[in-house]
Amino acid sequence: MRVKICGITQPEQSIAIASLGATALGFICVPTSPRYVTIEQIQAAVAQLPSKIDRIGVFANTDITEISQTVVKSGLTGVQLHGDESPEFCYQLRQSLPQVEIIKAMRVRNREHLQTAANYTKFVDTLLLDAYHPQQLGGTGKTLDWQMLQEFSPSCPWFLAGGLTPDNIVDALSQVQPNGIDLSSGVERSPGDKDLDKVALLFQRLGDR
Ligand SMILES: O=C(O)c1ccccc1N[C@@H]1O[C@H](COP(=O)(O)O)[C@@H](O)[C@H]1O
Repeated sequence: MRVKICGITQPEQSIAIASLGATALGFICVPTSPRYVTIEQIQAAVAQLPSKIDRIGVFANTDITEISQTVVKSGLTGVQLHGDESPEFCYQLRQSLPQVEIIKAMRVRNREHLQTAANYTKFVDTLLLDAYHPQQLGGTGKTLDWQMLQEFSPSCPWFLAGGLTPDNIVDALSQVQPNGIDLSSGVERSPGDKDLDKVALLFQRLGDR
């Protein structure tokens, strides 16, 4: 299973988290986030990473030119769209960045909203389900109703996100079977400062999954 640890700000933590077993690291390119990193910070954080580790930039309602420039300058391998981007926007982004993984995050409000995920599957590589929060875009620590996701079976791979921690991950994965998981605040000491003990505990609890 893919395991993405998001909201990395420090190069040493980037290497350590990859060594512990993460398959992808996420970098927040949303200026209003306390986990925001500049292109220079991303360059420093990915410089020593093994090439097999995916480097995902998280954007929200950013224009295609800015996303493309950030991807090229930072050496990102994927883009996570965490705002209100339309399927048409995802299609246009794919034309600009054909080699880059496009992940569309859905901040799921309810069962009906979940059904709109189907509108994206033709235009993205991967979906990501996060919990809805009225004031914040992401990194909220809020969990989804996992039971509501039991029937979720899109025609593309998907990540489960939203308030996952080493303490609830086994329970979450006993209810849903995503292709990957994404954690941020659940493995932190404070926004952007990851707790390596919590990351190690996460991989211990995941075992051979
Ligand atoms: O982490 C942020 O600050 C952030 C800001 C803007 C958009 C997305 C953000 N993070 C994403 O939020 C989810 C869930 O985070 P958490 O585990 O509940 O803390 C994750 O996909 C992050 O990529």
